[in-house]
Amino acid sequence: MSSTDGVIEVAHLSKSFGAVRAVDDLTFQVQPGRVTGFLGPNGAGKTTTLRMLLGLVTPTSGSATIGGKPYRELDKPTRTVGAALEAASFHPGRTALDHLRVYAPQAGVPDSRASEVLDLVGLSFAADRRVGGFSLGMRQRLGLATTLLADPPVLLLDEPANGLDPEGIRWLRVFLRSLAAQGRTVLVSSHVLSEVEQTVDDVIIIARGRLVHSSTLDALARLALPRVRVASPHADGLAALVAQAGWETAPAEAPTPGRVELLGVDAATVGAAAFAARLELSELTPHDPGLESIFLDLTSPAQDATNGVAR
Ligand SMILES: Nc1ncnc2c1ncn2[C@@H]1O[C@H](COP(=O)(O)OP(=O)(O)OP(=O)(O)O)[C@@H](O)[C@H]1O
Repeated sequence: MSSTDGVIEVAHLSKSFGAVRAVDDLTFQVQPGRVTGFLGPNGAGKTTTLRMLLGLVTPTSGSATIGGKPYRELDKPTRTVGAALEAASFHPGRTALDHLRVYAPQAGVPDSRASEVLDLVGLSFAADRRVGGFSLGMRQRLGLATTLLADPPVLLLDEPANGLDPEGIRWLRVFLRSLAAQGRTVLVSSHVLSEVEQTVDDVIIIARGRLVHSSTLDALARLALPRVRVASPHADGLAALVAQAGWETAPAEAPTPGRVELLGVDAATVGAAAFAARLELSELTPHDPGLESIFLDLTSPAQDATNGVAR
């Protein structure tokens, strides 16, 4: 195995459709053995990026490779990459097993693999039912089974949690984690962070075709730590109190003397310390932004000028 096996690499990737810049100078890497969330609001450019990775759309510029090669140059593409893009279309008259048997030759696997993958996704009970009568959740599972036919080390899944009920989402979480634990590269797109936050190790967040954040989920969660806004008419006294207590301050876009945002400390502790130091406070506001609000902030148009990328 080479060190690039299973690594997805997108470098300065752009795609314009006429005047629409769907993907704009996007650069990121996705590592094997991890589940990576590819996140962004509707229209951010996720599907277009996945389609470029699969050689279905030609980039305007830049590159998208899997294991160091563009999809079209892979020796055995279907054995390397399994992809489920958007809501897969199924022939409604076919049974689940027949559907998989139709795809088995393309994947280069024997018919017998069809029932194996149905079993993997917990759909054996519906093997002989027509797909036309399947619920959205069952269709999602069948789509996943199709991507697993050739047992590929790399999986690209576009919104696999879409339309699943909480039980289905819990099942998907466990399933994707087990695929990553086997050493596979699992890239999962979603427009809702909360849908995948208990599933992913890493996050790549895009908005309007651009990268706005790339890090581990833990690093993203640190941005969402509970915080306390503190203000005092005595700026020097406040600065001294913060320094003495060793509290961490959140970086401010426009630092203002006499006003700080403290991380990892609660309002009562700050109030007590100010009282002991005889420091007058004009504001003491606890604030718990939560991950979803950090995600919304990162992807809001106002953030274009200020976003950084952390790893
Ligand atoms: N074939 C196409 N022709 C013209 N415009 C396109 C085409 N495909 C995508 N776009 C545009 O590119 C932008 C990005 O779309 P894309 O489907 O990649 O976003 P997305 O992040 O996957 O969104 P969603 O979550 O809604 O699926 C959108 O403005 C979309 O309208």
